[in-house]
Amino acid sequence: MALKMEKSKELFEEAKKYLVGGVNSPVRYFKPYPFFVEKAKDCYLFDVDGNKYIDYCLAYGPMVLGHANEKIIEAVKEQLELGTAYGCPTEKEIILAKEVVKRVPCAEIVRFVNSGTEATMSAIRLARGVTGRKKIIKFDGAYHGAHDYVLVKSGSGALTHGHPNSPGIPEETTKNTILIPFNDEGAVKKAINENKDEIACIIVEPVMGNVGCILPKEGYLKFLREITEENDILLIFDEVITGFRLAKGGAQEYFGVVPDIATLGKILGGGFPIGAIVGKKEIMEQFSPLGPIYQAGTFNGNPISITAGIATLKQLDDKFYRETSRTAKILADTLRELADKYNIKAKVYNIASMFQIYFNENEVLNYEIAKQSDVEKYMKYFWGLLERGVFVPPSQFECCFTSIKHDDEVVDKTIKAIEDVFRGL
Ligand SMILES: Cc1ncc(COP(=O)(O)O)c(CN[C@@H](CN)CCC(=O)O)c1O
Repeated sequence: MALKMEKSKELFEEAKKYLVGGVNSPVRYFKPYPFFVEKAKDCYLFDVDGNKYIDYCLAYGPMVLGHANEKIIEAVKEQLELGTAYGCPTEKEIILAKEVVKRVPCAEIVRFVNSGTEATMSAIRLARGVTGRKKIIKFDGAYHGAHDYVLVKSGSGALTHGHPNSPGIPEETTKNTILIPFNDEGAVKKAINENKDEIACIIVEPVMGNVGCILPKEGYLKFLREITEENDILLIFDEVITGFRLAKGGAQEYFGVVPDIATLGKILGGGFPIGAIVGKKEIMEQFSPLGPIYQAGTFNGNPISITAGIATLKQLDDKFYRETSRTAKILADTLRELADKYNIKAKVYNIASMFQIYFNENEVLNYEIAKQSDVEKYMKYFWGLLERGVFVPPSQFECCFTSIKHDDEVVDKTIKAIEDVFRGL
């Protein structure tokens, strides 16, 4: 069943002349060439060759209300007429910050930025500045954005394209980044004991969404909270994926573990660029202009992203969480059942509206195990679904998401496509 992709192929050849790899983010690149999108609506993407895809990538997370959500568009259209960047504070920033503080347990005060990368970069600087310590702990395979402190053994596109350790970062920078496996309490204890009083923070994705979908072991996040408190280490939850997704208050609400600082993004911007650092007042107020730790940005808190964020959070009601979790669970359970039915060695993980299949016979508890997955088989699965009108992320090391627009009819169509693909896998 070959997919009609002539126009995408043509655009890709043209794109490669002017854009590195023909894309503006490596995760969007896959061989022989990606499809180019013409438009999107609800849970669908429409490409330039007239193909329609049920979208489980959701632009790598933000589009949980579906594409071209009417209320977001209406609110942003109104704001556009009022201006898009003022270089001055606005009331809307207070409104969104209040909504974030209301939802996110660790959030006493907020700083908006424009991406998750900026958020984690600023959060780590804050932790180092507040503690006066240099070292940080991150986990093998975690992805916290594309900045120097964290592009070591990182996931997402860095892992997919084979460069988890990016060249171009001075050893002087990365020597302060301690890497340990996720879900391994002994490794945390050892790293802390070997670097006594030198560690500023532990930064963790509470659910690792950048090596697929790796769940924390029972009690593991609570353990991280306790051991960081005991050692005056700040705990940072990178909730760029999990924030507002696992629950209204993200992973910290879902697991009942409250970090000192959290970083947010994706969903918070409703499809527009955004990031945020949130945390305890006494820590956050070390940021300029109150404190000495500099953090700034031309479009920080810009009225467009803020307006979209307000319109988004208003729609994340109980029905949203119930429904997106329900459909993701159906898909995850069905993937498991069909893998068994067709004797396919696979593990499937799901939490709230996140899920992913690993073509791997072992329980995927960390990056090392995830890396042993059969990525060739995953890409066969990817192409098989794409040819049947279902778009999952083109990488074993990304995560699938449901939106409120993935209803039972859409789920049924997806299941039929999955079974069809599994027959020939
Ligand atoms: C947990 C976590 N923390 C930080 C980031 C960086 O956020 P951005 O700078 O891409 O807004 C991300 C970004 N996620 C990837 C995909 N998993 C973004 C996709 C891309 O790079 O194009 C993240 O997942």
